[in-house]
Amino acid sequence: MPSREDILNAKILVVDDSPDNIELMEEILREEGYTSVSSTMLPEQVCPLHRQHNYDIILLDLQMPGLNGFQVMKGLKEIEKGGYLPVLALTAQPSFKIAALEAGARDFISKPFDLLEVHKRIHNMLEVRLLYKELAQYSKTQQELALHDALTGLPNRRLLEDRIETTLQHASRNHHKAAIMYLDLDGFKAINDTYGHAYGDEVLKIVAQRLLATSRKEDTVARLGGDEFMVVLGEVNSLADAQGPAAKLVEAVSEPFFINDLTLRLSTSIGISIYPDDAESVESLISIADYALYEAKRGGKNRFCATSASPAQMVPPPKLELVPRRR
Ligand SMILES: Nc1nc2c(ncn2[C@@H]2O[C@H](COP(=O)(O)OP(=O)(O)OP(=O)(O)O)[C@@H](O)[C@H]2O)c(=O)[nH]1
Repeated sequence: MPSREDILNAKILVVDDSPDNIELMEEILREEGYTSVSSTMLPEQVCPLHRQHNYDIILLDLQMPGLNGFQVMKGLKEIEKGGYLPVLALTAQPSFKIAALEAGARDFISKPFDLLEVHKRIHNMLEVRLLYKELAQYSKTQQELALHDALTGLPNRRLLEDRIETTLQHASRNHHKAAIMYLDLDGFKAINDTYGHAYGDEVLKIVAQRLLATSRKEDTVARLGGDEFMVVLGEVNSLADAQGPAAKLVEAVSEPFFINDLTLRLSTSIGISIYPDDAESVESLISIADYALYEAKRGGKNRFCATSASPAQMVPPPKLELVPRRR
């Protein structure tokens, strides 16, 4: 539930064509302790202002010259795509009350104002509004979590498959190719076994950062789980275009790691598949890249391999070194 402080700090807009009414309402709200109250006498300003400030509640007079409150609500509906209009209608006309609710207002206050009614209705509406925002934020966070790996923050397999699908569609439309690079760290199990799982986790986080730093903004870098990652390149013209980036990834992982006073050296193997040369479906491209990865491991690790090319000899075979770091 939102706290009393959250409610008093909510953003409020008062809309009325009468300066006296605005002054009265602002005074009522300030005396109650509301800290963020603004107002306008220009109904045509309500939508632009709401777009800019995203008010928690709009106290809207229904009868105004020019645009009336009903027309303002129509405009607000286009901004509030979720369908929740944060409007509390102010009206002296009993017949307008139901019409206002039907037009999307959440509640109404009758004029002349009854102070207790004003306070209760504003408080109740803000409570619901803030709860609605909390829920929307929670649901967004949950969706993000469901699509990302908790340890590294990288997209997980589910999001990755979506991204590959989009990359392939884009490549097909633009007569380009795309490259799938399947990475598996070499000898990672020994790091866990020697230094523990938490240490291994730190290594995985740094690897993720290095892969991101080595890739272009438009590439997808994902973690499949364990010590397996994937990098997807769009707008590739041939396998040769993927070999440079693959070499950079191998090199980035082979840079020394400094964790907990230890200098650690590590390497990765990479299998590459190319769309549409090797396959056209996400699943087949992943399994061909997996096969190429197996070839890279078999060929001595610390290298990349594409099934259509012979394994590239990159740098000397991997050797896991654990050297105490000098202070
Ligand atoms: N620290 C940590 N380890 C994990 C996590 N998920 C899986 N692992 C471990 O990662 C290791 C993966 O090892 P493998 O890829 O099978 O073996 P490897 O030693 O890398 O061998 P090669 O791939 O043949 O070089 C296993 O020991 C898993 O237990 C994780 O989230 N954190």
